[in-house]
Amino acid sequence: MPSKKALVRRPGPRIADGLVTHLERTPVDVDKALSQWQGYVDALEAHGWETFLVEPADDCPDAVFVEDTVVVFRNVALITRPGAEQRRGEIAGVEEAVARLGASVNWVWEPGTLDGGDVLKVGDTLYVGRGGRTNAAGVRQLRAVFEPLGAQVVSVPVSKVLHLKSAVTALPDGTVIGHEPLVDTPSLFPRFLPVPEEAGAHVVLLGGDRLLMAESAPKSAELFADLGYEPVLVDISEFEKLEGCVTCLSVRLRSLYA
Ligand SMILES: NC(=O)NCCC[C@H](N)C(=O)O
Repeated sequence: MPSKKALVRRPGPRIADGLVTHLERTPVDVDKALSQWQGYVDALEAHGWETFLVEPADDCPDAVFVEDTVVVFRNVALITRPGAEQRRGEIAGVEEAVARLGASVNWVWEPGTLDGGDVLKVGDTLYVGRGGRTNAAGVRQLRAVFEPLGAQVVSVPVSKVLHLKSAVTALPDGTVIGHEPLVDTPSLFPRFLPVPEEAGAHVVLLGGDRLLMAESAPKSAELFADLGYEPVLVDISEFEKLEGCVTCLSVRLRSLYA
């Protein structure tokens, strides 16, 4: 059975100062964010995921969005160079965490920028969003690291949301799901299912038929249940105010040898 390990990082005291790009800023309740984060971690653990805490980076308001700092394919972790300069201080702790777990570590170098939220894995295909945070050099470096390992890298324009995975993720059968008004080019995906809510486009595959998703997408949850999946709902409202979603709060590691 593949190991189910997930990296998470506790939200820091400055979380309310996190970046907002496509949303208007609204106040974030720091205590509520912490308890919602704990609920998210509990949901991962309740479904068999062993969680590993990445060293806090309390000077970085967005550090809780740990997904953006690393992309893992097979046993190789690519440490990103986040597109937002103020997030670059987040990577040191993640580097250490993935190395400790047995990954072979690679880095994105200047002038490349890449956010993990821009990389969607569907089987051996890595869709990469070329948008506000990931540039062409970052896409090229992703390709250079993972194509020799058997990945096929497909680049996808992203202009309407922060990251590719703010627009689309995928169901366990590989069907890509997205809220159509926010997806630049749905025809790039071999199977695309439109969902009725923006947050309904974000699922974390917990294993089997179970999908971790935000409480703020009840109609999409109903759609997935009707398709034979089991939605597991969590309240992440404080993270949504900062353009975060369920995917960005963890990095799941399934293929490390450690
Ligand atoms: N992968 C993600 O969806 N990350 C969300 C990052 C939100 C954070 N406020 C940012 O703008 O970088």
